Amino acid sequence: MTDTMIAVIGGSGIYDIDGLEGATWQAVETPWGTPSDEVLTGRLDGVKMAFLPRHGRGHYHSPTTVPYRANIDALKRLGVTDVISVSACGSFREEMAPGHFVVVDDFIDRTFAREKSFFGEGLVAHVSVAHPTCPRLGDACFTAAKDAGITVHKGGTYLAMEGPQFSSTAESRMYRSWGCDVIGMTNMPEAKLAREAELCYASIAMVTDYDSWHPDHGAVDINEIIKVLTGNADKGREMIRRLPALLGSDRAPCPHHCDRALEYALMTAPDKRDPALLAKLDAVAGRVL
Ligand SMILES: CSC[C@H]1O[C@H](OP(=O)(O)O)[C@H](O)[C@@H]1O
Ligand SMILES: Nc1ncnc2[nH]cnc12
Repeated sequence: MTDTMIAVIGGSGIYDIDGLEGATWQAVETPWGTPSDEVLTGRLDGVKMAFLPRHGRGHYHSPTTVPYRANIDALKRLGVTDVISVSACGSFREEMAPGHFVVVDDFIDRTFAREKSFFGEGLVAHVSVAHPTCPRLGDACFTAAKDAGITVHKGGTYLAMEGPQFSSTAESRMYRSWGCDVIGMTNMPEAKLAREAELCYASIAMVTDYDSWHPDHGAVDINEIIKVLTGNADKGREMIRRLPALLGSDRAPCPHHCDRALEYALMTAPDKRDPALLAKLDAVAGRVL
């Protein structure tokens, strides 16, 4: 049994969380560079918590420049066990309306200008992302959102686009025809990296708009998004407040094996491994090295 430590990665509109006892902003350096910002640590209902604003306080990083590897490494280094992303997104479903939350359980990754793995030449690893989110963590988020009075949908496929521009109408219609439910710019490669770092990962998509497919809604308008975001951010904070009580402070091994994802993933023979890369992987893969 280890201590639970829940990290919240706050997306657009969420730059802090309330109510942490002993709250301290902590600078963390990593072999993968500097994270998006300092990490806020403390306790909520006796459970260890961390909070990292994905774009930095003041919204400094674009979806492409977010240092995803440094962020995940920093959380792992601090002892985080469970990562919850809280993100703004567009919706491809009439019934997933602005103001609603969606517990995402799958992704299509269309990003192309980001570093997507901690591994590579000198230590090759292949983890499974067939089920990229942790059902145990997703269920807790669903319950927390419901208890906070939020309209929340269980399950949804998130299309991760590069951005920063929003989609064209043709792209939006195509993603909808692929069966995607929501769209955003940040959950990939974040979810893949969390899996490589053996962290449980769940994503809550807070719907802000209907992207550009909807005949009764115009093009995505950032001013409209910001209005919805303000309300969503308060709801997001209400949901977060309820999570520690649901997850508890003693953490058993993940029943879905998220925390053992690297068990059979390493391919490179021990004598062929690059010592410099191994040193960089001390936090992410130390358990299996
Ligand atoms: C402010 S709308 C576009 C922006 O918001 C989302 O970011 P995050 O996932 O961090 O909440 C979306 O992915 C875009 O980056
Ligand atoms: N329609 C949209 N597309 C991509 N990212 C978003 N974030 C919020 N709304 C979005």
